[in-house]
Amino acid sequence: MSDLAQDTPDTTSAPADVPVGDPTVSVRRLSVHYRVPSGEDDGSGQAPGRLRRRLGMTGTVTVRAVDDVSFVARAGEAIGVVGQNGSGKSTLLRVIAGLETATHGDVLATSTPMFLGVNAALMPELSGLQNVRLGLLAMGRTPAEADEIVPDVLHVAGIGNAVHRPMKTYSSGMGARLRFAIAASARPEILLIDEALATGDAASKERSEERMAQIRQQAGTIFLVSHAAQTIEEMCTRAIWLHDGELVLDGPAEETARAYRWWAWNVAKGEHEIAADVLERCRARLRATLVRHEDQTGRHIARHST
Ligand SMILES: Nc1ncnc2c1ncn2[C@@H]1O[C@H](COP(=O)(O)OP(=O)(O)OP(=O)(O)O)[C@@H](O)[C@H]1O
Repeated sequence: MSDLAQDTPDTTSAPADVPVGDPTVSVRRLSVHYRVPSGEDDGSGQAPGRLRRRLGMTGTVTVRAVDDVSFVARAGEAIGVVGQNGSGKSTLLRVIAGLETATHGDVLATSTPMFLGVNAALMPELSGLQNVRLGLLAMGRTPAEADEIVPDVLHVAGIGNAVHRPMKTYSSGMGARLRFAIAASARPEILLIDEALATGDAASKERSEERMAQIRQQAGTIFLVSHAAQTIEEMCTRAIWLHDGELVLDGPAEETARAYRWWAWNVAKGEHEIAADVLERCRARLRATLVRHEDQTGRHIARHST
């Protein structure tokens, strides 16, 4: 039991046990910084005040979306990514997916990660079923293969007769289920999921857990971003916590989720000193393991990519 969190009743079930294998993704000293308008005059005096405001010539600040983050992910792991709004979770996933460029550092992966975002492109006017077929073809399946896989995808999605309705009539949870089922059918080696599962009901969550276990059993690695600590506990074996772009904890999913939940509870209650202490203790724990991670990084991944 973690000493980082107050004990709470354990109502969750841990994901199926799958042996952890070789590294699949190595994130090394990764930073992503954005220059964004500060909303204030930068004072450079190049134009009179009124004109500067009308032209939107305001100052800029640097946002450290991801700040010097390092870790190694391995085959068989389902890694949750938690953190408050704006802490860098989506940015981290987008860089791993190759959709965003790092300011510093790098990401090495043994195969191209498949990214499943909340807004993954599906056609709102078409039915769920048509979108499934389209998605499978877009992922490189032949029409005959797609026909064969469709029933399985629909089973995992679990949205019943709604598959015949246009997707624009779906609830956000139903859309998320369908996107997850399509992406997971590819059995990718590295699957990145941004919030897609957080909205599922109990039955559909069960089916996605099954599918995630299958991917992990086939030496896959899954990353799952979620605000819900319980989703992370139930679906992940390991979890990392990002706070203002900084990696503050990397450990067993249950431990990270509980520490994060305890921190969030204290912030909500205005107990800022306790919250700051939780963060500090997490950082100390992470420092103790970081050297080992970095030692393992390059050697293993280099062996895979050459
Ligand atoms: N394209 C961008 N341009 C400028 N700033 C950005 C951009 N994308 C993200 N940011 C900033 O980077 C920080 C991290 O954003 P990110 O979306 O990664 O956080 P998050 O943890 O996924 O947030 P949420 O939980 O709200 O989805 C935020 O401060 C955000 O405003």
